Amino acid sequence: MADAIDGFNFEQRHGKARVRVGRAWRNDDGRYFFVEWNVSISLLSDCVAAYVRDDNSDVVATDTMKNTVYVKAKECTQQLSVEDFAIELAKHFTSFYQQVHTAIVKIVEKPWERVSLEGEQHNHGFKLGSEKHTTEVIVKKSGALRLTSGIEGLALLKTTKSGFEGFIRDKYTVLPETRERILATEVTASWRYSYESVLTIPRKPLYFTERYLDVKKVLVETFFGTPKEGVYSPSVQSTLYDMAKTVLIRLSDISSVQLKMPNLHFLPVNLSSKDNTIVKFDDDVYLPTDEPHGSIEASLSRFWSKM
Ligand SMILES: O=c1[nH]c(=O)c2[nH]c(=O)[nH]c2[nH]1
Repeated sequence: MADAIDGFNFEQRHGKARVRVGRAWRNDDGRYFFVEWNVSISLLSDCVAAYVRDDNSDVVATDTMKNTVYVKAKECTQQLSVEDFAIELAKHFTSFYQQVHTAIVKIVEKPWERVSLEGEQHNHGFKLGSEKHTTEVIVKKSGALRLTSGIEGLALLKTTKSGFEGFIRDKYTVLPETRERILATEVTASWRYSYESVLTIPRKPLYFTERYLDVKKVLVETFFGTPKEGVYSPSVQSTLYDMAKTVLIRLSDISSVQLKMPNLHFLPVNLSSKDNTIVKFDDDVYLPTDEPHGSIEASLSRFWSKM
C-alpha cells in the first residue's frame, strides 16, 4: 500500500531479519525432537509518522518482534512444522497490533537430522544434513494467506544417462554433442500451496513437514529414475520440466512450483604432451567445476492458480 506524502508515493515496511531460535521438545517416553530456525519478519503497518514526523508512537519495535519469536517458540508446546510456526507468528502480528495490516515471515530451517547408530534411532542425538527447508508466509489482517515453501541446496549428481545434443551450432560453438556425461546440479525449489486463508490450512501439526518430504522425494526420484534403470536426461531443461510437472501431478494442494537448477559441469580430462597421450578421457576422469555454470530455471503453475 502506497501513501501520498509531500507529493510523492511512499511505501515502507520494517522488520527483524535473521532471528535464530532453537526449540527442543521431549515426548512422554523421553524421546527428544529438535528444530533450529532462522526467522525474518517484515511488517506492513501504518507508521508513516515515524518516517516523516519523527513520531514513533505507531512503531512496533523490531526488538519486540525478535522477542516475540522466543515467546511464540515457548508457547508451541507441541512440535510443529516450520510453516505452521511462520503462520502463528504472522497471525500474531496482524491480530495483536491494530497498525499492522500485513505480516511477511520467512524462515529457513537448519537440517538437523536424528542420528541412527547401528540401525537404531538415537533418543536425543542429531547431525547436520545438507539441504534446507524454507518457507515464506504472507498473512493479512483479514486472514488472507499466501503460503510458499521451498528447498535449498539439494545437490544431486548422476554419472550416466545424461546427454546434450541438437543445440545450435555456429562459429562460436565448440561443445561436442554427447549422449554420455555427468549431470550435476544443486536444486533450489519453491512451491506455493493453494490454501488462501489461515482458516483453511490442514490442522495436522506436521502436515507441511510431510509435504516437504513428499516434494523432495518426487524431485529426487524424477531426477534419477528407478535405481537399476535410471532415466535418460536429454538436457537439464527437460529434466527440470519433468520434475516440476511430477510435483504438480502428484501433489494436489500445490498450485505452482519454481525450480532453479544450475548445470554444474564436470569436464572431461585429456592430458597430452607434444609426443604422447598421458590421460585419455574414457568417461572416467573429470575436472569438477562450479564456475562458470549453466543457469537454468523455470516455473510451472496450474491454469487456475495465482503464481
Ligand atoms: O542440459 C544442458 N542444457 C543447456 O542449455 C546446455 N548448454 C550447455 O553448454 N550445456 C548444456 N546442457
